[in-house]
Amino acid sequence: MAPTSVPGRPKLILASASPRRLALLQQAGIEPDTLVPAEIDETPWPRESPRKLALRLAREKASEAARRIRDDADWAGSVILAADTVVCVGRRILPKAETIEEAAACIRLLSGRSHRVYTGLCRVDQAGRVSAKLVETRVRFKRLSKDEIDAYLGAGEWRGKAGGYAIQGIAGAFVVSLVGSYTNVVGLPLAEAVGLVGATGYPVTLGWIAKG
Ligand SMILES: Cc1cn([C@H]2C[C@H](O)[C@@H](COP(=O)(O)OP(=O)(O)OP(=O)(O)O)O2)c(=O)[nH]c1=O
Repeated sequence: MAPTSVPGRPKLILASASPRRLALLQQAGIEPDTLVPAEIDETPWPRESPRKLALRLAREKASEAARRIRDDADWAGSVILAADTVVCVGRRILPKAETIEEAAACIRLLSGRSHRVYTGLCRVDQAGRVSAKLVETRVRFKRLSKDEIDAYLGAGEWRGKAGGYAIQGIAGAFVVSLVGSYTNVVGLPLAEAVGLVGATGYPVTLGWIAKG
């Protein structure tokens, strides 16, 4: 897709297929010029920590998007933003649930205890300089009954979600405490993402002003 350039600001590429990440950016008044989802292998390395994994995958998504636009003059000098969200209990990294069995194992593990959610953010600026940031949130779920777990699994909201749940849906009712950024858990910590994009000279306040 050819960019509709806005004079005086760089073009912004969101390296993501996640509708939630797009919606969060839009919520902050930032409208990416295009989406370039980066298909990468997200398998953790042996003994890789959750923090390192989230940062590494965010960097890989950003550099894969940069590689894909490299030969397209329309997108030269664009700012790229990528993110990766990892859910863990201690050092144990939970999968992005693709089957009901995986989701069930995640939800049973999370029931009645605290876990951490890390999102790695990576931004490539107009000059190709890479900057990354890690954001951490601690979340505690109430103890879930078998009926609650079965109902949650039946609802299907876990599909494709790190840790087998989506805080922005039914699982919001499981949360008894949250320390840190809520938007980080949904997949894009907004204060930090807006900061990274704004540091490139991208006018991050214009959307808010325009909305009145
Ligand atoms: C914990 C949690 C995760 N998630 C989602 C955010 C991410 O989309 C997903 C984690 O997988 P990611 O690999 O971070 O992202 P993705 O594959 O969905 O999208 P892309 O790589 O194209 O940007 O889990 C929620 O939506 N709500 C939650 O509460």
